[in-house]
Amino acid sequence: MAMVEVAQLAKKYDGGFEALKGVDLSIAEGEILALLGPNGAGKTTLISIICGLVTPTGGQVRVGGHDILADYRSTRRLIGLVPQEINLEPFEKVLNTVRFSRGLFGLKRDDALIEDVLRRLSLWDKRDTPIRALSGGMKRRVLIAKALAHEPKVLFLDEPTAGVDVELRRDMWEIVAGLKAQGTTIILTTHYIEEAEAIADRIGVINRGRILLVEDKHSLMTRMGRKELRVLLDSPLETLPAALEGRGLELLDDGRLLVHSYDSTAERSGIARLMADLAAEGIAVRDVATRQSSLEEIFVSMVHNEEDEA
Ligand SMILES: Nc1ncnc2c1ncn2[C@@H]1O[C@H](COP(=O)(O)OP(=O)(O)OP(=O)(O)O)[C@@H](O)[C@H]1O
Repeated sequence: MAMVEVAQLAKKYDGGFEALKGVDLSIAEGEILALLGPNGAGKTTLISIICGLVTPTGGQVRVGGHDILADYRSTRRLIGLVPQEINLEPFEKVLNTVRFSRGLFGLKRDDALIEDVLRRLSLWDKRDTPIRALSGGMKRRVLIAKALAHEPKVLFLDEPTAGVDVELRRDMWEIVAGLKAQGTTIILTTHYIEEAEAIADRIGVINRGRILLVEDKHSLMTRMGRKELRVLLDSPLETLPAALEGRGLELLDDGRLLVHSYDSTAERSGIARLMADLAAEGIAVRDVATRQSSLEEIFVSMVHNEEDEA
């Protein structure tokens, strides 16, 4: 079942700026979707609309099968939001902060549940610490704990690891994986492609208010990802021998490096033929290596292509 369904969603801000221009998106129960996009692409606007913080100017959103405008209360209860900004009460203690969040949804106090949430986020030992005495990373954990206090089915994380150190980023990824294992549907926005690569099931790319694609992470990487065979030659070539021309080979590094790009999903990579031809031409090879383009390269080229077209 689709947990979140977004259809033709549009947002024009008061000044006339169109932040979303007809976004369609369907997110299955229990999946992790990473939304990638440059600054100003519309990621926060999209999340804010689904969470009921910003009113759309067109289209429809359903969460758990309910319309977010007609059925605001019941959909809002299904959603947890971890905002980009740290917006915590500095003098409040951790435990009270998280308990209070549950109360906001009109739910009965549940100490066992709050304890479980705090333990999962390694915050239990800090339960009596006032927020202002926590490190930035711990504050981010409190934001997640707050978002989980009313047992949401869908969790939105708006740039959860912006500006946090590598260690905490990895902790965060583990926390997200743990939530997924418990069946939570997760949508996160990120600027860190490595993050999407590490934890997402599907990747969505958004730019200038439009979704450019949504695709399974692995299939995206194999489909868009070119592979290269890099052949280091014993002695440099001035030009390509005639026998090797016309198949897109590149000669780099003053003729020392021969680069053969191929589609890793194609039946024939052309590698065997290339090696045979090199041998036949008497060209000695010192070393070979392959490299796969990363999600980052795919993303950058996709956004650039779009800008060129515009
Ligand atoms: N309240 C507002 N009024 C007018 N324009 C707005 C408002 N909020 C956002 N915008 C504009 O809408 C566009 C999309 O903003 P949004 O915050 O959704 O982008 P984003 O993808 O989350 O960016 P970032 O990665 O920088 O957080 C931006 O150009 C922004 O300036």
